[in-house]
Amino acid sequence: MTYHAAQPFRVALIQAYIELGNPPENRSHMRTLMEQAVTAAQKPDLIVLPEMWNTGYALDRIHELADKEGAETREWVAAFAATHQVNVVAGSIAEKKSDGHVYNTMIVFDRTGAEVASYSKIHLFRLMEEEKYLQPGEEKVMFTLDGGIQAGAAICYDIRFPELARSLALSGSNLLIVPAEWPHPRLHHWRTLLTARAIENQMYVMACNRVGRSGDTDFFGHSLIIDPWGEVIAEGGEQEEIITGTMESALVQDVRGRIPVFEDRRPSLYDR
Ligand SMILES: O=C(O)CCC(=O)C(=O)O
Repeated sequence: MTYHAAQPFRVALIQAYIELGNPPENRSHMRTLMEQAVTAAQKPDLIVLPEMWNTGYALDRIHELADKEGAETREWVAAFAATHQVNVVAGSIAEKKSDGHVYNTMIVFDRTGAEVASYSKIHLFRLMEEEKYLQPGEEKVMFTLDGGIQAGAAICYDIRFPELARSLALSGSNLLIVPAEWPHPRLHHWRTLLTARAIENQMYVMACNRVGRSGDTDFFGHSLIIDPWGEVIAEGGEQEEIITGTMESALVQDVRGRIPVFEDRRPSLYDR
């Protein structure tokens, strides 16, 4: 299927509960929610899952729980995408790569079930000791969906680094996709940072957060779809739900034309 700028692109964010350290249960739960998304009255063009949905933050057991080379996830999500002819950003998973390290990895499938990208989180979150258990990715990643949507990848803590989103926008992204496990009490940071990334880069931001309690941490949901003018198109509550919204790429060009931020930049004056 080829995307035309005038055509709306429907997105469904799966704001799910994640069971700590239980990949089989999480896989089955995620599949149930994805089935709900594709059988809704308006079928989505893209499904997005939250961060580390296979294991949650069971970091002390992550080497034993992580999906070996992402094989399990790749197999069933690719089949789901092809069966339902839907693009899927399979959130991120704990993936044990062939180098023996575990990464926090986003995997993207198109409507044929072909893998179009994989991105491992480049900024590891010290507050949750990610850096002690996980290996950071080493590259930014962009991918194209339906031949016309230029998406950039960011995972959770990555949104605190405006350089990443700006670099993706400068490379041509008109959409930032953000799987997350972002907890209370930082809802204000979540909303503000995502909105800022949308406004400053004049791009859509689609952020899928998990819900529910894990240990003594409460994850608040509030998944967001924000347009390039910074308007919130859809926002989740604090319970499990599927949040839907539509992207219209023409709006990106419209906003960039109205306030020509990219033309007005003075990169030679910025230190780094
Ligand atoms: O930056 C934050 O406040 C939350 C980040 C986070 O929870 C994560 O990256 O997993």
